[in-house]
Formats: sequence, C-alpha cells, structure tokens
Amino acid sequence: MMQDRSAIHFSFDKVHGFPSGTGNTQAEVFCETRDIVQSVLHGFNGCIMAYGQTGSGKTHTLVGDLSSSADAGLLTRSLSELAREIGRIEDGSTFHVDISVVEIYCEVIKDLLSTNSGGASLAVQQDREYGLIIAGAVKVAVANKGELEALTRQGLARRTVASTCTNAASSRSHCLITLIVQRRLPDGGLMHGKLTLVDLAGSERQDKTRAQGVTFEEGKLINKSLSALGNVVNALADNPSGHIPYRDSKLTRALQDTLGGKARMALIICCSPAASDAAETLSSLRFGARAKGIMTSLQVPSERKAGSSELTQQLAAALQANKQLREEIAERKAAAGQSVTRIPSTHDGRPCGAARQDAGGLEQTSTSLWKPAWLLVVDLLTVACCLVSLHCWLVYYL
Ligand SMILES: Nc1ncnc2c1ncn2[C@@H]1O[C@H](COP(=O)(O)OP(=O)(O)OP(=O)(O)O)[C@@H](O)[C@H]1O
Repeated sequence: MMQDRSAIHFSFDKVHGFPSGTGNTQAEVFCETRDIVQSVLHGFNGCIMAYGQTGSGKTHTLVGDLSSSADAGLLTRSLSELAREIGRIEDGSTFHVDISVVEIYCEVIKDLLSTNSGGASLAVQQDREYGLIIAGAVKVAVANKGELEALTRQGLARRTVASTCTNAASSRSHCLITLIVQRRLPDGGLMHGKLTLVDLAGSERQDKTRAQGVTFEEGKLINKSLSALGNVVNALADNPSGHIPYRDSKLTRALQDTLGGKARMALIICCSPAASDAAETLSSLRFGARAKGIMTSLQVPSERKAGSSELTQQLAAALQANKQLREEIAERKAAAGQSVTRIPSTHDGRPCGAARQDAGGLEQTSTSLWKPAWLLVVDLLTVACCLVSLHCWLVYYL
C-alpha cells in the first residue's frame, strides 16, 4: 500500500525542541515572552496561554519546577523580569504587585487562594480601574520569589485534577494565574497592567483518555469551553470588528480583555512528537495556526485613569484660578467702593472718620446726605415762624 507522504505545513514565530531538544530550555522559551512581561509595567495586559493535549507540558512550561532555577517556568521568570525592570525604571514610580489564582472547572470559577473551599462560583465583572476582573477573587501582595512560590503551590494544590490513562494527574480545569501590577507615577497618577498565565485543560479527545463517569462529563465541558475559545479565535481572525462570542463560556469571558484591546498575547502550543498522538498534535497545531491569524489593533493604555491625580490636579488648578478671580473681584470691588464713598482727606493724609472705617464708608455717605435735609427743615421752621409773626402783627395793627 502506498503511504500518503503529503506534508501539512504550519508557520509559527518560533519552534522549541525541534529538531530534538534544541532551544527547549525554560529560559529560551521565556525569551519569547519577555517583551509581553515588560509591557505590563507600562499599563498593558499580557497573556501567555498554553494549549495542548494532556501531558504535553503546559503546566511544565508555565509553572515548571518552582524550586529549581533551571526548570522554573514562565511564572517565576516573569516575576524576576518585573523586579529587574522595576529596578531599571528611574522616574520615581512606585510599584505594587498582587497575585490571584483561579480555576474554571465545569463552568464554575473557583478561587484557589481562598480558604473558603466551598465558595460559590465567582463572576466576571467590569471594573472601572482594572477592566475585566473576577469579582471577589483574593489578591495577595507578592514581593519576592519565595512568596510567589508559596502562593502558587497553595493555589495549584487546590486545583482539580484526575487520573486518566494519558496523565496520572491530568488537570481537569483551566487555571488562570494573574500578576496584577499597579504603578503609581511620580505625578500621583495610577496605571494598571496584568499578566495572565493561562494553563488550559488538556485538549485531547474523550476516547483518548478513556475517561468514565464524572471525568467523562468534565471532559465534555472542557471540550465545550475549548471549542468556545476556538470560536472566539476564529471570529477574531476573520472579523475582529464583528461580533465576538466572548460570553459563550466562562473561559472566553474571563479572557476577553486579554484576547484583544490593550492586550499582548503569546500562545504556546505544546505538542507531543509521538506518532500515537498525531491526531491531537495536528489539532493543536491547527488551533495555533488559526490564532496566529489574529491581528488586533493594540490600544495604548491611558497613563492616568479616572480617580487619578490628573483630575485632582485639574480640580486644584480650577479652584486656584477661582480663588484668584475671587480675590481680584474683591480688590476691584474695594477699589470701586472707595471711589463711591470717597472720603476727603484730612491734613495729615488720613481719611476723615478713619476711626469708623470698619463700620464702612456707606455710613459716612448717609451722614453727609442727611445734613442738608436737616438744615432745610430748620429753614422751613424759621420761615414758618416768620410768617406766623407777620400774621399776628398785621392782625394787631389793622
Ligand atoms: N519540556 C519538558 N521537559 C521536561 N519535562 C517535561 C517537559 N514537558 C513536560 N514534562 C513533564 O511531563 C509531565 C506532564 O507535563 P505537564 O503536567 O506539564 O502536562 P500538561 O500539559 O500540563 O498536562 P495536563 O493538561 O494534564 O495538566 C510532567 O511530569 C512534566 O514535568
């Protein structure tokens, strides 16, 4: 029988581990994502997503061996890169980094850092400052590698895994590990960026894992959410300005602001070179090729968001201008008042009635106006008296 030797060609930015083992160290893989990590400090959202069948090395790539400097995955290297880059920024900015770890299991979002194990499903919500967030997910400040290691171990220990015939500890959920960076600029403004590492559940076919019962049902939901992710990828590749079905699954909704907008994303396709995995490998490569067709117009993040000091400064400037105007108006009024109630100066140059100046010039004015009226009354009385006298005199002599 003739063997079909027609090859299928895929084109990717970089291939690690082929031919056998070349360029496959954790450090070499990290080099491809360094730019994305650095951009988080400048307000971008970064996403590094690992896709592939179970056991293909997704968790190894993203998390790796937390206690080994050679085998540490992208998470530890990303935090080190953030620390290095923060040290290089000399504009007086201060930084704060938090971590959150959640899993999406059977369309339920669960907080893996929360001590409340029986908590309800968390919801994806729009936040004014941070964009899309998983509301209620615990965020823990992380300042060094030791803290990162402890928190990541704590989170991953709670992740839902099951034994399948392809992986003894197969991840049954999608795990989202997010480093949230808050940067306070020297002028007091705030900038937010986040780096999300997405460790997807295995993308293999159900029959391959020979899963049964609950694991089989989980597998159906895993495939459903992965196909929702595929639909979003297809829609973004075909018509990014059209309708994108982000709301079709919790996974795509949670990743909405890391799949487009001000996000930079790296997709790592993990695949097995084994002939027995050819179908899964082909499917994973097809997914990667489709995602490579996504062209998003990157939005430059605004440096200062609502509630930041820019608004405060503008308000302060407006208040200052207002104060100056008030003072100017008061000065002009005072000057105008002096001209209306102008008080003739005495010989020593002091205004007349200076001791009463506090009572206001208007009192002075009213006094000067009433004086002639009083004199007029006296004059009228005098004239009246004269007339009465004249009248009496005439009556007496005539
Ligand atoms: N490039 C690699 N170098 C060394 N070991 C690796 C590599 N890739 C994977 N492994 C090992 O293979 C095993 C399975 O890998 P891993 O758990 O990362 O797979 P996965 O794709 O995350 O699987 P799942 O989807 O079930 O979670 C692990 O023991 C891991 O250490």
